[in-house]
Amino acid sequence: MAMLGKEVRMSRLVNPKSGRMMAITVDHAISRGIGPMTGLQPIQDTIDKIVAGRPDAMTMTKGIAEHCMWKNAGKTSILLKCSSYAPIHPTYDIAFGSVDEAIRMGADAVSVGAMTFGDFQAQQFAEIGKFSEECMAKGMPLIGHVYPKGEGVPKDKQTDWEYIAYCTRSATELGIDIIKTTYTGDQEGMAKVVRCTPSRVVIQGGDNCKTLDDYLNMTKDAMDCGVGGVTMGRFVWDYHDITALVVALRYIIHEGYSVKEAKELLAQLENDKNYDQF
Ligand SMILES: O=C(CO)COP(=O)(O)O
Repeated sequence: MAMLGKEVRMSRLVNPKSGRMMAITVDHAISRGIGPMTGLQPIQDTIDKIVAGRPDAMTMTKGIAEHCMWKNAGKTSILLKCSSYAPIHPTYDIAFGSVDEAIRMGADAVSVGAMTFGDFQAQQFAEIGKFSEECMAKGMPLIGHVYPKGEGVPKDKQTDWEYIAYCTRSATELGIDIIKTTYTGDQEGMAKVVRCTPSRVVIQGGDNCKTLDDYLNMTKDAMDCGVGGVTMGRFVWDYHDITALVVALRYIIHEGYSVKEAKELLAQLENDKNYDQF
């Protein structure tokens, strides 16, 4: 019976046409500080603009969900972020939410994080092991935000495929259903990551893309080499027309749009604001 619940929830997260998940995340303030996250300062307004672009799901903590999702109830799936690192401990995700809270809130997944190759990998993996046991028993998909950003990884190696593949593979071994990690920057490396990982791999937006073109190209390239979707944040809600960009990305991810087509759609939406047509 519990497994049916997981299947039902997963079916809401993964688009039946593309077989991919498009999620937008707004969980950054607690981990990175509120000052630099200007797009999240007006949190209700930002969430409303994201929802208007109709992503499959949104990642957020319980308190933000309780404050901001009443008016958006049922319009997008909630992925309840149940752990976070903090500006003062950037390599250690601590749990503060629970599977039962996610069930009570109508969430379609629980989401937890870990930084690998660091001083606190063991503690974070032990915590995730407990979440995965409970999620399995209660029919709740488990998402992991897993990055090779521990103390043991030099900054210039954080997108090497072996490090990324270790994140995705070990996350699968811990019982995670959907693993969000960094794009390697090349299709060959990312395809190797996907090949090592029986679970679904999705990419974050990250901070390697400086321009819109880079961002759309990265998204397209990732979809074309077997990545199973996205969970994107900063670039999207820092964009001057959040809803238009959510729609344009959705057309790359679910409708197979080229970057050129997506840019044309984006320009049209920025001009006429007729988001509901798409
Ligand atoms: O780091 C993240 C927070 O979960 C992921 O989102 P971005 O990298 O796209 O901001």
